[in-house]
Amino acid sequence: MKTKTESLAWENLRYDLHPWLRSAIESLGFATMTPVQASTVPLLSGNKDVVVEAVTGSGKTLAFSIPVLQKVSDRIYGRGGGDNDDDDEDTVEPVKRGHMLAVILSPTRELAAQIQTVIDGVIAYLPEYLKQIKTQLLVGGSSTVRDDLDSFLKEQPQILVGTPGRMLDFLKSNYVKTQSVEIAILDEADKLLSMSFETDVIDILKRLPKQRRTGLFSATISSAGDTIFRTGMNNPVKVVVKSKNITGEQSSAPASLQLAYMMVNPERKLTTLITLLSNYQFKKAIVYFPTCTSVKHFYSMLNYLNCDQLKFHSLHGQLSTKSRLKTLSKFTEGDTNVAKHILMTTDVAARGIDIPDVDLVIQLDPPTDPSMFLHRCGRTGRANKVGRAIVMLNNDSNEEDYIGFMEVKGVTLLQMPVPETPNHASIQNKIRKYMLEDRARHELGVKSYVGFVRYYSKHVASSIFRMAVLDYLGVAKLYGLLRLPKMPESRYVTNMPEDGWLGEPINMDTYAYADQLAEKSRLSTLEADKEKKIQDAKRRKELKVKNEAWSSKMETKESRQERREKVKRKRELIEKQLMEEESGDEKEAVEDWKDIVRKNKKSKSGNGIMQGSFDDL
Ligand SMILES: Nc1ncnc2c1ncn2[C@@H]1O[C@H](COP(=O)(O)OP(=O)(O)OP(=O)(O)O)[C@@H](O)[C@H]1O
Repeated sequence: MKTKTESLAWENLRYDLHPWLRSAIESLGFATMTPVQASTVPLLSGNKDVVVEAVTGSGKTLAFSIPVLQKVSDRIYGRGGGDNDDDDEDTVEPVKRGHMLAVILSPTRELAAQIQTVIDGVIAYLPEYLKQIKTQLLVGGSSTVRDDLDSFLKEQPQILVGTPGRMLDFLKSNYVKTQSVEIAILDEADKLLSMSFETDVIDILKRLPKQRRTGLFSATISSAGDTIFRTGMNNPVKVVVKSKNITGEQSSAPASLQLAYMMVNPERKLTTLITLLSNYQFKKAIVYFPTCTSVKHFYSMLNYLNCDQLKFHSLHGQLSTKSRLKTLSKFTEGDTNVAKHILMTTDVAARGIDIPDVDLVIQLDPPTDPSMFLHRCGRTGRANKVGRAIVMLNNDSNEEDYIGFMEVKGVTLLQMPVPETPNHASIQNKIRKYMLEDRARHELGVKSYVGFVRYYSKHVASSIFRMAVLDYLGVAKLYGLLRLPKMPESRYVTNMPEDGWLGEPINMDTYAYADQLAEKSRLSTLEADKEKKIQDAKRRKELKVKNEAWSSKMETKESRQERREKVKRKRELIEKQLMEEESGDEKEAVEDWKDIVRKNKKSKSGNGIMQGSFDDL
């Protein structure tokens, strides 16, 4: 019987790859196939559409890149591979200018760039005597569509890799012809078919020939739902690759990945993070934060705290494509002999990113979308290398229920103790000092805090992450706030400190920006505001006097009105009495009435009420 490693030897692949491609893979040093490659490459290189769900780090990129390169080679070298006499001349057809053969889509720019690098890495082994295979990256932010077109028409790449928005803009050009596309790949397909990308992706697929091959890949494809059926696939084959956990059960996470959680007091999360990063043995870590603003805020704060031997890098969606890619390569190339490297990021770097040496992932909070949990954790424990992922959950809340919730999804997490943080108070003091040195820092902190509260409200598992139970004060302290901002959720704060101060109150008028220009502008606005306040107070005072006169007028008017009402009521009463007496002698009654009027007219001065009443008749 063959051992597992033997059966995964490349020579056992049930498909004849082009000789150059076979030797390129060998040269890359991949001794065996991964299970997802063994099952997917023959299907997609042949004539099958595929939907592939395989755990993170299982080699899905090569599982689609090999069939893409195989199809391109078939077309430009012929089935025989161009280096022997078996070439089927009929299949060799020059790719016309403006045409391409393969389209690969990915949800993020970083991932698209990484896929291009993987394919270029294989192409690098292409013998010189064969026609070149080229790739082109199509992502927004670093070039214009015009630049992309120029380079496309000049270089004539057969493989396009890009993000949906730019790819669609590019394909819409009259210079670009899609009739020759033989294969389309959707990497992180569930994300590409989610609301944010679906329209563009379906539009792109509709522009491609119907008889093309299509491959959908992700570690969490099940969450894509019914949109899968709109991708124009033809009888797709589903490939599922799970792993076995320590107890031998099927798991949605790779076996080499240790998953853990800890219940932490929110106020202590940053100190706990610093302690973990300082005490743990690791080379590179990725720490996930909830929002772009929180990455900026904590990045600046952690650099101020000057943690020994820790080198922080910040990556988020508000940065330009250029600086995002630059940060990623700095982190990737960071020398681990000099320092431990930590990438502080958001979900923008949760999917697909493959960085060697990442052996620790920490999540300050779980992601709002549970399927992102596996993607975040899966940045480590890749390709059978050991990795550890830790998620912090808030103490004194329902968040521990998240563990059972993930268990149902095939993800088992083990509890780990929270490390001692004896330096918590001193770190808090330093953070207060950091905040007081620059008003802008506090503003960023408040923005991050508010962003976090919004983020928390977006959790899909809202019965676990409950707004009414969140420890708002603890979170505000984690963000280093001096004072709690007023927001609708403040109604949930049961122990609201006086005026929202989280420590000693400070004078907000003298709380300055470190930036001189900003401070100058603040002071002049403050001065103008003060002047405006004085003027407003003056105006209010004048208005009050005016209003008082008016209101006393209103007073007399009102009492007159009241009196009229009273008289009216009395008159109605008398009339009613008269009406009752009327029954026997109408005439007499009328005379009586006139009598009363006369009598009362005579005694005008005698009874004020009666006088008033008859005046109004
Ligand atoms: N046959 C192989 N043998 C050994 N290593 C491999 C093999 N194929 C790919 N790898 C390596 O495995 C790592 C993970 O591969 P890849 O990035 O394709 O994973 P993935 O399944 O796409 O993960 P994710 O779901 O996170 O995107 C890469 O560093 C890659 O070089």
